[in-house]
Amino acid sequence: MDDGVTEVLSSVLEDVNHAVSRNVGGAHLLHELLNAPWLRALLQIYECLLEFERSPPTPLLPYASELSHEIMTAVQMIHCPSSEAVELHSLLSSPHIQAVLSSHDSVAKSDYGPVLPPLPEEMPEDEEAMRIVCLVKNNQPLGATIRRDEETGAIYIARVIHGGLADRSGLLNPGDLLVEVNGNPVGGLEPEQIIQILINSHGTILFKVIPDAAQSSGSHKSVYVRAMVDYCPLQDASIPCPDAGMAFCRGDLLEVVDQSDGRWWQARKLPCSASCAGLIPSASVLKSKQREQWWCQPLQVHTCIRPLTLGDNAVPEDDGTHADEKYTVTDEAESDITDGLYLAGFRRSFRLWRRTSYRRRRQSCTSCSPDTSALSSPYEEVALYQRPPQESHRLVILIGATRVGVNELRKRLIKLNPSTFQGPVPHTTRPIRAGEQTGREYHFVTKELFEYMVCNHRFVEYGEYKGQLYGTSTDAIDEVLKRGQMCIINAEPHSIQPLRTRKLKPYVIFIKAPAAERLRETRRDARIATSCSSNRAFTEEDFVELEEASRLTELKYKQFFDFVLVNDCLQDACTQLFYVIQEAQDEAQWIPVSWSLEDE
Ligand SMILES: Nc1ncnc2c1ncn2[C@@H]1O[C@H](COP(=O)(O)OP(=O)(O)OP(=O)(O)O)[C@@H](O)[C@H]1O
Repeated sequence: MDDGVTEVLSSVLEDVNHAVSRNVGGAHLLHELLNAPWLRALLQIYECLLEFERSPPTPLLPYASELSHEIMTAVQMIHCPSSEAVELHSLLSSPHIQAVLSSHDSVAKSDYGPVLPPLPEEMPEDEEAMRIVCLVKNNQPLGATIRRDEETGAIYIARVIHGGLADRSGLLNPGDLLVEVNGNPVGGLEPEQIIQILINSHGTILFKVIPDAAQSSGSHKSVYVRAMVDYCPLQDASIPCPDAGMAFCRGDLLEVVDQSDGRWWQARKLPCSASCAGLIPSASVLKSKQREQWWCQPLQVHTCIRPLTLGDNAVPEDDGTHADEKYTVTDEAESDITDGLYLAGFRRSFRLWRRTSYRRRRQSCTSCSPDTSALSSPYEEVALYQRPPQESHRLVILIGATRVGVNELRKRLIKLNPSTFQGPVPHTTRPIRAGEQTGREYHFVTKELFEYMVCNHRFVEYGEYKGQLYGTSTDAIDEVLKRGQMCIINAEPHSIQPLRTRKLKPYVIFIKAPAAERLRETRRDARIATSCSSNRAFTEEDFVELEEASRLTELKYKQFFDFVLVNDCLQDACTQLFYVIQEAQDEAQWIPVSWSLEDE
């Protein structure tokens, strides 16, 4: 109808405009207008409206729903019903038709609101504050919890869950005194008895409440946090209402919609799927739980938090020859020069240093788990951040189990566009060789300078391999960023924490191993670097080790990951990495609030 009228009106305008633009005489224009089909259509609409005003349509009967039941009973009584009768019965009994008929009857009877009991003639003073709330029960939870005042036995609304049925009514608030439920006085009852009344009631539920005068306006400002721990309400005996609880995992983004209760907050998981919020423990409750858990644990030596000291990774002397010296040719070949382009940080010795140091640490700390730390904060407040174009790029950190393909992906990305993507040039104490330049393959420094830099916390990572020191410095990262390039580093998971600074605003991508079958299929022809002279194929043991390491790294550090990229097909993974990094730099992302504050 709307579309039709719009069409008629636009054709009116079109015709009039047309006539005016042609500059025809008045009588001719009038003749044309009176003959126009749109004018007849408008007159017909006008007549319909007049007719509607004279005798508005009335429902033929206001009891269509009852009638349908009568018909269904009649059909049921037929001994051998025809197929039409059976179809009619099935149509009428469908919930949708029943709902339409019931709505029709409500409209026909103009029955739009609940019938409230008449107010008593003489109302006592306090009755003025009484509020009657009628909620229509559907399959959603009511979205409110109650508490009993142990001294007076009075029942109060404890909390109203955001987005739930009670909240959307806008008529029930925390602190309201509950007087009656469906005509049953509730004062002195146990909360369980009241819940039973609610369970037993069908259709509408009528609450009589005395609103809390001190009730705040209820407008709460949302706070966004990243969960740094896992939580399951069904395993938490202290939650006031497990059904209203919301489970979450480390790394989940949560919108905390209500923090008015110091112990139990209300939150939604982002991206928002549920309109109704759930109960989560407040930061202080979670912290005390963490502390309890921590104290209950048997004493463990957490070697993983021991700072790496020089010599930690010293490999026992083998034949006394340095790998770099022994495999010079392979080192050069594998490393860094393609089409006259130098890629720093891909040399065999540097990568083997990382692998040996990683293995050693992993073996020494399999029992440690970051979420058991009593010191870590259970929620990290986050805010959406859009990098201003004049600000340097965010540092991109690739994390992954050894041999998952982190180096391969990083190398391919840099080769793809070396003017945009770069890696930091590592530092080493090994002597410079013919053809090398300091600042290109490595920053060649003395052992004293290296140690000085270690003492001044200038390294993101460092260690020793076959008697020489290697490391990635923050200065080298800065150099890349200052040139306006995107700095892509490959770091060990334990190095994420010190890199999480306002200045670097790291974006962490976890490179994950694909499913077992695909891992073996895709790496069939791949070669892996070893400390022996030649590269070799993956063995079944390598695959098992890689899968386990990938699983453990994800389990332990997932709260720090901004993106998880499965390295299945190399080409696809590389393309995806390219787009993810672009997005990380150019689109709004959640970062810790502390990174977006003016002063660190
Ligand atoms: N998606 C893939 N498909 C096939 N081969 C791959 C894929 N990803 C990596 N590889 C190959 O697997 C081998 C190991 O990869 P890479 O050297 O990048 O591992 P890494 O994670 O950097 O390990 P490390 O730090 O120990 O060197 C390389 O030969 C690489 O070409």
